[in-house]
Amino acid sequence: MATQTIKAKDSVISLPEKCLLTTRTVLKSYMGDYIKRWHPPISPLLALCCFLISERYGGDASEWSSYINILPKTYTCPVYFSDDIIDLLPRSLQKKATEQKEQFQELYCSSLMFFHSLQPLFTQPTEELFTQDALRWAWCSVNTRTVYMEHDQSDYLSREKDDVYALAPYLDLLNHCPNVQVEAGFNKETCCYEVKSVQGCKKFQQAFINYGPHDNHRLLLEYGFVAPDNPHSVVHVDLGTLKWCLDEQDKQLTQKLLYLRDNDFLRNLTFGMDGPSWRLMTALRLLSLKPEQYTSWKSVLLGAGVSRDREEWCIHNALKLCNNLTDDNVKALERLSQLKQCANLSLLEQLCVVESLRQEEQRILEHTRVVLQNLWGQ
Ligand SMILES: C[S@@+](CC[C@H](N)C(=O)[O-])C[C@H]1O[C@@H](n2cnc3c(N)ncnc32)[C@H](O)[C@@H]1O
Repeated sequence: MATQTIKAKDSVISLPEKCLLTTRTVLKSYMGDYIKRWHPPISPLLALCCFLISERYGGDASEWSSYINILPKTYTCPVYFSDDIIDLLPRSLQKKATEQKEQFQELYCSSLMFFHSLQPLFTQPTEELFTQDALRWAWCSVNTRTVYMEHDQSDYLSREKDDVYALAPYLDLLNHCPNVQVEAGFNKETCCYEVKSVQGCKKFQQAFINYGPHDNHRLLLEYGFVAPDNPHSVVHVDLGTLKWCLDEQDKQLTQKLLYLRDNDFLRNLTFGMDGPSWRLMTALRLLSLKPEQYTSWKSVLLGAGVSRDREEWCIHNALKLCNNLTDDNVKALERLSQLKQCANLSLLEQLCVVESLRQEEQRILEHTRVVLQNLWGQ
């Protein structure tokens, strides 16, 4: 909460470099030599995770205890979801959520030997400390809370991914609002990580920052929440969904799908608040073409119009897709409401996040349907 009015362009927070927890902090710590000795080098992400797990184990003796103590004990990112909950996500998100779980699993399995190498630092066996649960917690702490900060890349850490993470206590208490604009980054002159508000913030209002122009799928995947009225949000139509409206009798169907795929038109097909995206309508236009219109395939993908009856076919099928997605949402929302009745607190939190996502998608689909019905009436 802003305890005083923050004017436009004013600073929201300025955090001195020594408060930032980066891989430099880890490499300078008691864990540094173990990381430096390990081959192949571990990733910057894993270095931060191991440090967090170790510092949490250190309890009040840890220099970072006041920070660790206020970190959430659990998260609502899909890596925490059971398969039953993943099934309740929109189809296009299920794949990414499963990938996230697999990626995490891979990291855990491939890190076991390194965890073991840290044994001299602890009295308790490392298997009891660096558990899958502990790594999941640390992984989500880093993923949901780090700010982007470029710094020198260490030779002791792998370079598969850039080392751009910084855990920023205090600063990481600020929530995201898609409509807020901020200027954020490390200021080399003041040696502080600074966030400046573009629009300002009134006294006693919650001071938000902006994590980036993310849609709700990305917010759920990376941060475990959904922003209501998110202007970046859309409803995705994946290939499985698109197939609901395809004409199996169309002898050119396989060829059309291949053509769409080769031209990168089977990805990023969406419905938004203002109706179907141009990409979705273009894909539908191609799918609508009759056998004798073979010569128009290229021009349709470049934006050429189709005959009135083909355009009507497209609008009709876009409506069909919209209705099918709506039915899918209704079913998922019913199931979520049943599950919520007998859920414990942590499951309830997960169910509520999925429910918010489904409700947001429902809102988008309702707008899309009105747009499509108006087009149909023209
Ligand atoms: C950098 S932390 C922000 C501080 C966090 N709210 C806390 O109290 O620790 C990021 C996390 O905050 C939550 N969060 C941020 N913005 C949110 C929002 N607009 N609505 C709901 N949760 C939000 C999400 O759980 C996200 O993973």
